[in-house]
Amino acid sequence: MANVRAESNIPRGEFGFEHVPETDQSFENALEKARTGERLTVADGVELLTTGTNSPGIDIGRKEMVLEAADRRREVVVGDRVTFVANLNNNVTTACNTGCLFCNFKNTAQNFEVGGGEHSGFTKTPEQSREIVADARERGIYEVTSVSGLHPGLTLDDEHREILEASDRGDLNYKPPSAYETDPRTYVEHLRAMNLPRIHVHSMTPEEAYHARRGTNWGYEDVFRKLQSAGLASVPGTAAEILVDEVRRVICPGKIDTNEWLESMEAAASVGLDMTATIMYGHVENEMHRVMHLERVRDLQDRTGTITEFVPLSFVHRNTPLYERGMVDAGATTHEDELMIAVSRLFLDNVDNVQSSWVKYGDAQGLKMLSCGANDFMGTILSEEITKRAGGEFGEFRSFEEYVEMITAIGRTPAERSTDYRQIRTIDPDDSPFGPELGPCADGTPLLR
Ligand SMILES: C[S@@+](CC[C@H](N)C(=O)[O-])C[C@H]1O[C@@H](n2cnc3c(N)ncnc32)[C@H](O)[C@@H]1O
Ligand SMILES: Nc1c(NC[C@H](O)[C@H](O)[C@H](O)CO)[nH]c(=O)[nH]c1=O
Ligand SMILES: N[C@@H](Cc1ccc(O)cc1)C(=O)O
Ligand code: SF4
Repeated sequence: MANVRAESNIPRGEFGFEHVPETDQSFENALEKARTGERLTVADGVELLTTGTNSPGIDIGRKEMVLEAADRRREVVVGDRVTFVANLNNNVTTACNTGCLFCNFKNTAQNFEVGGGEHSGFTKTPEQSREIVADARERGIYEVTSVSGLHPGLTLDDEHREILEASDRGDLNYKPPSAYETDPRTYVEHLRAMNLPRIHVHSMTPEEAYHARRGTNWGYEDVFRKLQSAGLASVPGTAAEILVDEVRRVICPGKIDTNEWLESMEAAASVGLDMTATIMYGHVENEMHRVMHLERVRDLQDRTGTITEFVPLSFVHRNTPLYERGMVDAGATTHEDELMIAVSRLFLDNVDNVQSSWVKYGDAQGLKMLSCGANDFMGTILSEEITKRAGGEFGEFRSFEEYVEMITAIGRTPAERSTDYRQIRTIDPDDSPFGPELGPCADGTPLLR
């Protein structure tokens, strides 16, 4: 298969980036280091991700060698089990004015105002969220993942609202809740509402944490402590996108910068919260940016040790401003996706779990990723808005039955996990029903759609 080459979808030379995939390393040396488990440099990572920078495109034979090295490493680090979690996504609001060019989850916040325009979005009350979580809990779910738009009326708590009310600064992305058709309430109220007994609330991305302290002199630690006492248990490491500012300036100029994202995550870690980390790739960035991002995540994990899993999120381009404005033609190719999973496994020698997102890759490719370095296959989620609105078509629910069947079909061992991976229950494929069993109401009864 050597010398068969495939094009990548990476735009070259269009955005005038300072960082480009050029190195003094050779592919062979980098591969050798990857195989022996020596810590990789950024140059090594770039060689592996590009299958050698000395010629364009992806060399298919070399790609297979990288995938194999990653698959072996996965086996050494976490063994043969493929984990998944019984969870639910509950997004609170889609109102957001941040304007990220890769996002079609958001709806213009002005349209949510009393007498505002048409919109297809939503703002849920804490009471509605509580009911949604309570129903899912009855069915056996024990984790709720909640990420939302940065609604201008949303504040940390009443004290935060009073500070923003009293401020005459016009740059705080704030409007009084009374201006809106549905009062967005406060982060604390939403967390309290979702925090039912023994439910793990996974919420408050670094971008949301920034929103929850805007216009105050509170540190991130103070904010995360307050959120924690309202029920927050761990933080989703989204809003990371690509942690290189020259890329952020193109795709999300309204978002916090790399340092702010890292500061927020470190603060969450310092108050004792676990977190995930992500990369959203396959748009305008190149391989150098992808590996610089991995290095920033690895450094953060060296400092904190609190990252439970790494989730590569492949950009879904269809309904996004980046695509509609002609800034990108497509997302990552399948070869790029596989290499992203593999190099994440090889580069992040201090993060145990790499997730394959079936929402992004679909079932067949999602399963393939489990032999490219990934070991976790996400969760049941029950509902999905972010990928669906961007044009993704891989569904919103995976039952334990489907999980067990799919994972067994590739010769691996299915296992239910808690959000923090501290509990992992191996499932015997000959002993149905398969659960869930780890949650407060998880008595083994199947989760039906
Ligand atoms: C939609 S935001 C919601 C939370 C919050 N507004 C924030 O930005 O942190 C969550 C994440 O979804 C991911 N996302 C959004 N649009 C996407 C797309 N078209 N393809 C892949 N991932 C996407 C991004 O990584 C983003 O940080
Ligand atoms: N990869 C995606 C996730 N991952 C989140 C996990 O399923 C889970 O919440 C986390 O592992 C903590 O236990 N969630 C999505 O909504 N969409 C994805 O693409
Ligand atoms: N919900 C996010 C992904 C995500 C959320 C939480 C995580 O811990 C990891 C990933 C999306 O659909 O893109
Ligand atoms: S990614 Fe988050 S912050 Fe950016 S526009 Fe979408 S919802 Fe808003």
